[in-house]
Amino acid sequence: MVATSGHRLLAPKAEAILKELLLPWATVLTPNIPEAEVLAEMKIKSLADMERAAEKIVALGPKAVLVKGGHRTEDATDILYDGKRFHYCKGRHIESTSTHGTGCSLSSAVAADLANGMTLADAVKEAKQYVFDGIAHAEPIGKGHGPIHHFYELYRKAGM
Ligand SMILES: Nc1ncnc2c1ncn2[C@@H]1O[C@H](COP(=O)(O)OP(=O)(O)O)[C@@H](O)[C@H]1O
Ligand SMILES: Cc1ncc(COP(=O)(O)O)c(N)n1
Repeated sequence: MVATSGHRLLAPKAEAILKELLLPWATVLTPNIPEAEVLAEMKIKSLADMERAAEKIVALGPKAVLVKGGHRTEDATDILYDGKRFHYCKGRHIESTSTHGTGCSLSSAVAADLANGMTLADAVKEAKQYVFDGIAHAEPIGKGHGPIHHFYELYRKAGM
């Protein structure tokens, strides 16, 4: 809905349809902070605000929500809420321009891990580490924000 850059990726009408029709079917939703602000209709400045937004988003129908902290500067803590408890997925914030596609990579990794039979909490933990390694080992290519290193683990195993 809202890219890391702040760009709105969906028309307002489509946002309303997504919220009403698609969202109740989701196993897990992975909004970044600006997206969580739109969905929960509130400002998010702190971890406590991320928790409140998570509660409001789960009330819209999905089974769980991961409010991502990539926009935080003090750390990169994501908060997973399954309607019962909060799991803090703590992480260090890396100062980097190689953060394009972090959210898409994270949600794809979570989906793949769930398909492989992992629990949601384990899938999120593994996916977060995958994205962290991808940012930490990325080459700064192109102008502006570049991609993460999606294949870091394969390169490492191959001794590259
Ligand atoms: N600079 C960073 N350092 C460490 N982790 C980051 C950084 N930027 C994003 N992440 C992590 O990447 C994942 C995607 O988050 P985010 O960037 O908030 O999503 P989006 O790409 O949808 O804006 C989250 O797990 C977040 O914590
Ligand atoms: C067309 C399109 N789709 C998705 C993103 C999200 O990118 P990011 O993960 O950096 O927020 C984007 N910037 N543009």
